[in-house]
Amino acid sequence: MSDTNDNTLSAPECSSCKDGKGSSKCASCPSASPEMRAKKSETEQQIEQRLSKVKHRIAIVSGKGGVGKSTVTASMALSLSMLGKKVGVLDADVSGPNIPHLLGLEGRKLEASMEGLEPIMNRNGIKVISSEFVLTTSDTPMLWRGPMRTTLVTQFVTDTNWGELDYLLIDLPPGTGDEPMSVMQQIPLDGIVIVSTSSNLSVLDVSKIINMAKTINVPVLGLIENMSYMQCPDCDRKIRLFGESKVERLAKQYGLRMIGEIPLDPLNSGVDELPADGRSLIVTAMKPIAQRVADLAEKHK
Ligand SMILES: Nc1ncnc2c1ncn2[C@@H]1O[C@H](COP(=O)(O)OP(=O)(O)OP(=O)(O)O)[C@@H](O)[C@H]1O
Repeated sequence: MSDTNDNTLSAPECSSCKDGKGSSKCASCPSASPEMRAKKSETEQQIEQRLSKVKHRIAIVSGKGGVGKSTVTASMALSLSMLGKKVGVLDADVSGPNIPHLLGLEGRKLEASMEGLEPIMNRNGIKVISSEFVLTTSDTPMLWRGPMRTTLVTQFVTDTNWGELDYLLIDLPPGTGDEPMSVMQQIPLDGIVIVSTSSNLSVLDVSKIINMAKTINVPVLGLIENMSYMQCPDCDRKIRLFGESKVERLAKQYGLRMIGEIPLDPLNSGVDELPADGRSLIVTAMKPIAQRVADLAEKHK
């Protein structure tokens, strides 16, 4: 990441952390002393224990909603599983849980065993936890305030029996609000992957995500541009929907990696399961991108 960019707003100083009087919950506060930061809260210890057999944890984030973050997460999970990896997906987008639809698990209900909450496995063997599994019907809204949603996601991590996984992909809510930031601070991540389209507004919000990640010391593995082009049905020409890639320009500006781009798939219905055999434009484009993300996660371990 470029060190020259210094337009990050730092968090306001927290006096109790600065004086060393904060509780162990303050360990991730930017104002905490080195000793405070070394202290681990009970929750953090539970998270570490639960994820001890998960080799890589990667969060998929976006500055804006609707840019394809869940589609990218689900297709990355499919691609990694096709590479023979053991994959789990934590759908941390509590108010807009789409992962069960994309991975063919609509209508399923969460069950618990002596080991904790049991993730539901899709037909590719991908283990999924989502708030959708606790809703009565898929059109029931999750009318919970932010802190309750964050607590639910934390519980999904502390209470789930993930078992051995090569990759846990975490689909975060969009933006730089309390929920994505809390999850990024609580779960020890290899890094985040940022998804954006090349629309001006979407790219604008990506800068905020990059600066947030920098502030809370979470590595950015790179950027993926979604719906970047359409393949002309009659020739090889790529029709770039938003003109020249602004996501690539932004990656260069911040000294970040452009991991890849995914075309707009006119056949993607959005409500149906992504084809489990991977035969779709989106999953085909995702395969080399998933391999790159896997390599990057290995490097950042
Ligand atoms: N490459 C693509 N080609 C065609 N349609 C796509 C593509 N990527 C995403 N979509 C469609 O765009 C819509 C938004 O995608 P998705 O739900 O994955 O976005 P999101 O960023 O996770 O949204 P939110 O943050 O609001 O949950 C969906 O209808 C999805 O099917």
